[in-house]
Amino acid sequence: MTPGTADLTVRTLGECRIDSPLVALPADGPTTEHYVREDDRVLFDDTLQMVAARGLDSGELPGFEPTGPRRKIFFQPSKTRVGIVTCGGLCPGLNDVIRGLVRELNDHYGVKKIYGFRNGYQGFISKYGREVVELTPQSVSGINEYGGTILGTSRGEQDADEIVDCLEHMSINVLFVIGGDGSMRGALRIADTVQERNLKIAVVGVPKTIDNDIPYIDQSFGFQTAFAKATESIRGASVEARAVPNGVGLVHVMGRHSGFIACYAALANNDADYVLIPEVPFELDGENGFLAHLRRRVERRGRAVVVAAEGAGQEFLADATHPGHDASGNRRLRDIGQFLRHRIADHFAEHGLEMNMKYIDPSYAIRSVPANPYDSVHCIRLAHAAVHAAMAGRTAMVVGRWRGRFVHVPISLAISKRNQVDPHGDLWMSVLEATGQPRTFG
Ligand SMILES: Nc1ncnc2c1ncn2[C@@H]1O[C@H](COP(=O)(O)OP(=O)(O)OP(=O)(O)O)[C@@H](O)[C@H]1O
Ligand SMILES: O=P(O)(O)OC[C@H]1O[C@](O)(CO)[C@@H](O)[C@@H]1O
Ligand SMILES: [Mg+2]
Repeated sequence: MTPGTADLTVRTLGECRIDSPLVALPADGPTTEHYVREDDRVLFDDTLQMVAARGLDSGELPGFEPTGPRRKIFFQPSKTRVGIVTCGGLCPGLNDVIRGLVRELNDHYGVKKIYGFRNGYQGFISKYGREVVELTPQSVSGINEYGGTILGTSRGEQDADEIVDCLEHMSINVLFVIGGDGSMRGALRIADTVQERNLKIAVVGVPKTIDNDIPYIDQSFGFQTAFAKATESIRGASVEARAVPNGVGLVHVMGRHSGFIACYAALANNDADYVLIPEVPFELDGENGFLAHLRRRVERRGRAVVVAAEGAGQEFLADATHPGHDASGNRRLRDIGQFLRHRIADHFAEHGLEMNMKYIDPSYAIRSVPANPYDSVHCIRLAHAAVHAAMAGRTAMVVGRWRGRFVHVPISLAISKRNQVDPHGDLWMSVLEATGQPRTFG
């Protein structure tokens, strides 16, 4: 269902009565294509068709709150105590966001009490014995040069009541959660528990995912760095495949349920002949199946490069022992890379054809690197936006970019579905154009 105004409305802790120390910045900002006033909205729809389908007057069209400093804020900066936590898998730019939050809070709002909770949501639960670290501009200096997160991370569900007990005990007023869809589900539970207890604690998320699977956000931070890194493997596979008779380069990249990394990395150097993603099922066998298609292409051109996202073709592995779930309840996937590697080799052997396979799985190497300059810029802007939102008492929301503008997105909306490659959309069409692979196999 297309979201309406109620779905886009962000929760607030109460009226903003305190003058923002950044008052000069938003003072008389005119509404331009780059800047919108507090009472303005960034429209949800961006085509005439979408607007017409609403059948609404222009003033009633749904839109997101723009990010940015408010003239009046909710929290008194000198008394504000802030917590920061990073959860879920690694992603380039986590340290950039931590540093951006600390610098903005300290330098512009004068917030001095900033605490880092270690190893994700475990950091709030006493039985894990994780130390809480004080974060200062000095302690976060230069951390953006490194991959990973200085706070550490974890998977595994923790009780929201216990987390809020900890926040209360430490008199935390603002909690920033940097994490993926699971982390945001956890953040919403925390915000709901805070509300049930009638507390005034803002919970603001900065969505993190190399898979780019969080919806209502143009692109998540770290994604660009991750797919750029994956292109190196595709280039390597391509060079190797060219150097040998009937070379097949097979690259297996991350992407649990969404094939964005595979699509973007493949498009970036335009060397791939086939891209296999979870969103587009394919047949392996038969004259029009993937294997026969690949064989004919290798026979014709002497080589081919295949890029497979980890979530692709899981149905072929249904008979294998189920690898279970991770600590957070995410289904572990079976290894489609190794499966294809063997099936391709068998298929060529059955047809009596020589084939030289070069298999590359860059695995964690694409997400453990520092952010590239584009992602670093994205991270710092998200961090600034998150601080402005939290200081103005916004809660149960994440910051993101929608159609090029930075906006506040209610967490409920950000976890309402998964962002996936649309098999009928223009991205997949570009992949089909670039690779020359058929729309369907089989
Ligand atoms: N439905 C949920 N309710 C409460 N907490 C949750 C929920 N799902 C996940 N979490 C918690 O959020 C944290 C991170 O979740 P998860 O491991 O799924 O990673 P993620 O944030 O989705 O990131 P990514 O998928 O990119 O690695 C874990 O501590 C997990 O227990
Ligand atoms: O091995 P881990 O740390 O659980 O993470 C693996 C998963 O994390 C992601 O990188 C991000 O969700 C997925 O693409 C991948 O399946
Ligand atoms: Mg997740």
